[in-house]
Amino acid sequence: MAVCTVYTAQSLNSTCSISTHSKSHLGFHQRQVIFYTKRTNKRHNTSTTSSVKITCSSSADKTVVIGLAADSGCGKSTFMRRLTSVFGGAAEPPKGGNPDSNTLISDMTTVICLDDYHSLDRTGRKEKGVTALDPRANDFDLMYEQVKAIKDGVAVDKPIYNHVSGLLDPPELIKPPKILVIEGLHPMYDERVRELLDFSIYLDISNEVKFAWKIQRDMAERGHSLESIKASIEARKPDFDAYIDPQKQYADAVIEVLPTQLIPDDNEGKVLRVRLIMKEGVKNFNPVYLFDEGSTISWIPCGRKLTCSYPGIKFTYGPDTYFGNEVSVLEMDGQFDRLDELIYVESHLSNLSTKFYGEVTQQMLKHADFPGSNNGTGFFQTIVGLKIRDLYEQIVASRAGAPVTAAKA
Ligand SMILES: Nc1ncnc2c1ncn2[C@@H]1O[C@H](COP(=O)(O)OP(=O)(O)OP(=O)(O)O)[C@@H](O)[C@H]1O
Ligand SMILES: O=C(CO)[C@H](O)[C@H](O)COP(=O)(O)O
Repeated sequence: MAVCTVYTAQSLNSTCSISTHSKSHLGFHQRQVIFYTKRTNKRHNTSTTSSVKITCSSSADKTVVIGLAADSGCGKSTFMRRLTSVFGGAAEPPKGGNPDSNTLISDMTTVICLDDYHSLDRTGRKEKGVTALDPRANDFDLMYEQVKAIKDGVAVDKPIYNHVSGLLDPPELIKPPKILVIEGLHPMYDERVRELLDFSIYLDISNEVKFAWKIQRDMAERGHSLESIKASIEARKPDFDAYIDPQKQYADAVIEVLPTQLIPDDNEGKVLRVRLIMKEGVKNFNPVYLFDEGSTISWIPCGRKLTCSYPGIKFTYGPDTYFGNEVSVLEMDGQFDRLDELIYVESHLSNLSTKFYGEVTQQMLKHADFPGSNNGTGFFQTIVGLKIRDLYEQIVASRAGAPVTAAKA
């Protein structure tokens, strides 16, 4: 792939300007680049041909790509709602599009669900005897090409996997957003896709907790029987262990959700121990810390400033290793009684990337009705959302003033 550099009005002090036009072809919306030079009054016109594709994007506007991996029913949608809220504005399906679209668009973000890259529909998977978690049921070449195209500023026609019918529906147009979130089973599975990620998160829900959440949702909301939920979890487990779980080694942040250690032999699964595992040395990401960076801390904040009913709340923080990488781990075991008192905990944490005092607490109060708002799942998801906003702003700031690049493929 050849890369040529075009200087914009910004970088050459108003000596030239650039405009782009989209052309639909083979599912990609390629761009024709028309390059005007004011000084000579000449017009250079380069266009796409059958053998050469020219794409053009300002590097300052280039899409930042975030990956969120987790098994089904592990809280990805809830996390996405918290994340998009941090950027302001509500996320909605594409207007006038397929009502069963899995995509969510807000002013700053577009969230695409990687289920849309299933290459086998429900019947196809059944016939071949593979689950949706099996790489053979997914088109990683197309996933890579399209995520790369979006990152390069090119709109794509992305397929839609219809969860209602189990079929692959006609594609929908995805325009390059400021921030693209790819969420689903395999955002870090394919090395090429992984390389495109500016930041990656893995939601690691322990089997006990996953089971409790699945029962709660699939029995109450979807009318499934306890036996069928158990059978579905068991059937997916080998492929989950083989293809989904290993992705956590690549994640920049992992939110691990486990049963509490505050209640001996707890088997209710209501009180959770949540660990935020943050990789050290990730560009534009400084791990959050409690009291003193790098120290090992244990803190029970219950008392005059924080109301705690049984079994209380315990925080721990410290350095560790995770799949051979240096990490910082912030852990919260227990749950909050009063969300407004969270400000007390927030004020003891540093590197939160908030824009004002109490922003984490404000976000938590705003979404008090979301699952996990009284424990570490909601708290850490909100913190990761703020860290992603900060990462995005740092990337944009570092790109400002860079020349526009046109990539020829
Ligand atoms: N933090 C949480 N605390 C308690 N329950 C939760 C939490 N997050 C999610 N759940 C439960 O899990 C269910 C699934 O959550 P969510 O829809 O966010 O997951 P998902 O990964 O997007 O699922 P899917 O991929 O199947 O659409 C919710 O209905 C809720 O019952
Ligand atoms: O693991 C999943 C990701 O959400 C789904 O089970 C997968 O997409 C298959 O979908 P369906 O349940 O519609 O057959």
